[in-house]
Amino acid sequence: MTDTETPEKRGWFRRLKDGLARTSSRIAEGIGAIFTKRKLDDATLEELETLLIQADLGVETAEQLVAGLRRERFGQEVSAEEVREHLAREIAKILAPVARPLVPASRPHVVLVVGVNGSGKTTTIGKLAKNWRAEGKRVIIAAGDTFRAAAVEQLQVWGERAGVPVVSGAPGADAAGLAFDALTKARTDGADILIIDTAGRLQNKAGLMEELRKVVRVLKKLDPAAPHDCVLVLDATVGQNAHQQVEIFGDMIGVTGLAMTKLDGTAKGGVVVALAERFGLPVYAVGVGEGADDLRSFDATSFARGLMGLEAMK
Ligand SMILES: Nc1nc2c(ncn2[C@@H]2O[C@H](COP(=O)(O)OP(=O)(O)OP(=O)(O)O)[C@@H](O)[C@H]2O)c(=O)[nH]1
Repeated sequence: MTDTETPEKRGWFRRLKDGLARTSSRIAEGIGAIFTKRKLDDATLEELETLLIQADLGVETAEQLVAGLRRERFGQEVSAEEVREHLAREIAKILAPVARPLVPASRPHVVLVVGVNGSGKTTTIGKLAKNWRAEGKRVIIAAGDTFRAAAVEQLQVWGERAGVPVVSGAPGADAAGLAFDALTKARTDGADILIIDTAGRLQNKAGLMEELRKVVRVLKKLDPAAPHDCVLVLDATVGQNAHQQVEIFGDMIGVTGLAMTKLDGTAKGGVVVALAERFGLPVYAVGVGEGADDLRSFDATSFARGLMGLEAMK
């Protein structure tokens, strides 16, 4: 049995594929409608380009994908299946450089998690903690969105479930102070990873920027290399708005990688490809549901095939 055929991996591919169904059915149906016994000509290629742009893959990526297909097959009869296979291969090539897992390299490895409220930050932190715990790593979570009692409670629930301590402060406590205490504890306890939740009130951009920068400044007092990673959690249902969020948080604090959530709730899953092409930031994880097992590291081929509604590679 090859690595790609393990039952565990198959199970995840099925969930990923099902999660991407809204996006992939739109793409597959569109391609099916365009390529019914038709030669690959200018008109079909233009229709395909429009379809890919509508699926949020981005204008440049759509142009590039269509140009590749034109080079290889112009004037020939192609089936919808062949087009999907071709696109999946090319999309996998675009995604391969960004499919990098978050590998803790320092001890404690400090991961700051940022993103707008509701993007799935809390859930993603819970899932990451659980996955790392399952690998035998010692994890601590800091509930840094101190103004939102619900976020703190939710993290505590995830923490209890995963057997991970959650450091929290009084409501409204200084987030930077909490981060300092959490890193001190992580060092004392010999933790491998400290995950820090942060506020996501984008309505008050200046205040948020100040808060996040202060957290970083304070962490650096204890470890000049911290935070070792800054993960931006993006809700895939926002589609093209995700670009703006990468820019905003990138300017505010510097983003080292992305986690894409809620791919199951949208037909805009193609945005992952557009982001990869535009920013080249690693995609550490993708989420396709609310459950603990619905977040995994990102695999370029699986994602590309899921996006095209194709089965896993044999
Ligand atoms: N369908 C689906 N729902 C998700 C996914 N990830 C998170 N959610 C849900 O999205 C909602 C918001 O997630 P939270 O984790 O609370 O988001 P947050 O960014 O921490 O938001 P605040 O707590 O409001 O700051 C919750 O109901 C989650 O269960 C996902 O991959 N798929």
